[in-house]
Amino acid sequence: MSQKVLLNAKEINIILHRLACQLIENHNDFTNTVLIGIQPRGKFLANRLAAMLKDDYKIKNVQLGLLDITFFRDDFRRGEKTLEANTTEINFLVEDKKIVFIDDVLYTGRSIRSALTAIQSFGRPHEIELLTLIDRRFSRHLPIQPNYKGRQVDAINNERVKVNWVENEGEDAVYLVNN
Ligand SMILES: O=c1cc[nH]c(=O)[nH]1
Repeated sequence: MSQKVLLNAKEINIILHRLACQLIENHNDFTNTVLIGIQPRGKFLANRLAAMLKDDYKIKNVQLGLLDITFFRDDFRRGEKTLEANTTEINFLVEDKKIVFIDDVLYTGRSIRSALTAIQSFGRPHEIELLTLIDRRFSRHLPIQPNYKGRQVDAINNERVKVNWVENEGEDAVYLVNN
């Protein structure tokens, strides 16, 4: 196995500030907007962006939820392992709101398709956007594209993009891993 650094901590920090500013440009004071991190890996990016919007850009109304998609995946019956669900925490109404889904890597698009199904049980949002740190181009199985992206990456099928966060892995970094 070999791995190459795609983004270091400084580059990630710059990208997070850009993404936060792009969100503010489109969502102003976030009165009608909610952020939803897609479990499990989207929660780290979602927490970071929500904290940055509050602390660095003084947005008071940032509402952040977490959405588990485990049993909404189209392949959930295929695996041999018992699946473990993550937490869903949405303590606000999504009816008529603008939702921004947040995930770390956009690959086939199947996780986002599952998230679109899962969110239906919470109401009918006005619109849903997608923000991703890494957009793996040319890997999509579904017609799903991000509205906001940190970095576009061309990776081939036996390569994997690995996103590490200080809170979980002890460092902020993105690697391209070749198995
Ligand atoms: O390369 C990939 C694809 C999906 N999810 C990841 O975390 N990395």
